[in-house]
Amino acid sequence: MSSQTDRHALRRGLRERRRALPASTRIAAAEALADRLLALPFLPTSGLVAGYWAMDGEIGLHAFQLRLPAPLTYCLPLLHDDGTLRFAPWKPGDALVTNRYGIPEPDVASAGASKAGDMALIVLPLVGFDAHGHRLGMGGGWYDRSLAFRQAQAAPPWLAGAGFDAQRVDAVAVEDWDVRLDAVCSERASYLAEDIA
Ligand SMILES: Nc1nc2c(c(=O)[nH]1)N(C=O)[C@@H](CNc1ccc(C(=O)N[C@@H](CCC(=O)O)C(=O)O)cc1)CN2
Ligand SMILES: Nc1ncnc2c1ncn2[C@@H]1O[C@H](COP(=O)(O)OP(=O)(O)OP(=O)(O)O)[C@@H](O)[C@H]1O
Repeated sequence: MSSQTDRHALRRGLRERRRALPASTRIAAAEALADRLLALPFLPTSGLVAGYWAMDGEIGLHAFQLRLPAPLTYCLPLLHDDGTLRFAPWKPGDALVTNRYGIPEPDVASAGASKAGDMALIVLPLVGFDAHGHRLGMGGGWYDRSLAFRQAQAAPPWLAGAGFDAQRVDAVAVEDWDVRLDAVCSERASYLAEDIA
């Protein structure tokens, strides 16, 4: 089986597992996740923090957003027409529009929004992860294209994946373009990259 076929099958299985988690597990996990993200050794003290609008059973970031210290500004991703993500501040009550995947995003022009390099911290959604910070995403390459510069450049932005522990696998087969995360947080643990731990 090629590594691409591998990725497809793994993605399908993990998405099913993620959607199957019961509501009680999801609610408790989102709270525990917020504790872990807020305790990251590289949590910035000010600046822009990117989260995401959870969909398809992804672990929620609402508790994290509500508990974010005031000097940090919570942002959501916007799909920009060059194939990269942009980020704009969003708080409850602010207008949203639905993007091409049906995901809500702030109702602002993506061209004027912040680039990945302007962010202090990016919390990434994921379909699967391993303990070494390797991420399997939805397969659109959005985060990898937006963060390609992090292959040759140190943080910031700091990169933290967020997922249920049920999404952890022994090893995600890595591709050349995959950007390694500085940490992955689940409801159960924070998996820090070796150079940070
Ligand atoms: N919550 C969240 N927001 C996010 C991402 C994500 O993974 N989660 N993304 C991470 O990159 C970006 C969007 N990337 C995506 C890539 C592919 C599909 C996708 O394949 N969706 C459908 C099928 C396509 C369609 O409906 O047009 C699917 O569920 O199979 C969705 C989002 C930016 N925003
Ligand atoms: N830096 C890059 N430059 C150009 N193309 C890229 C880059 N990174 C990823 N891609 C393209 O994106 C496609 C999807 O990549 P991959 O399967 O790793 O996505 P993903 O990380 O799962 O998705 P997402 O980030 O949207 O959740 C790849 O086939 C690749 O062609």
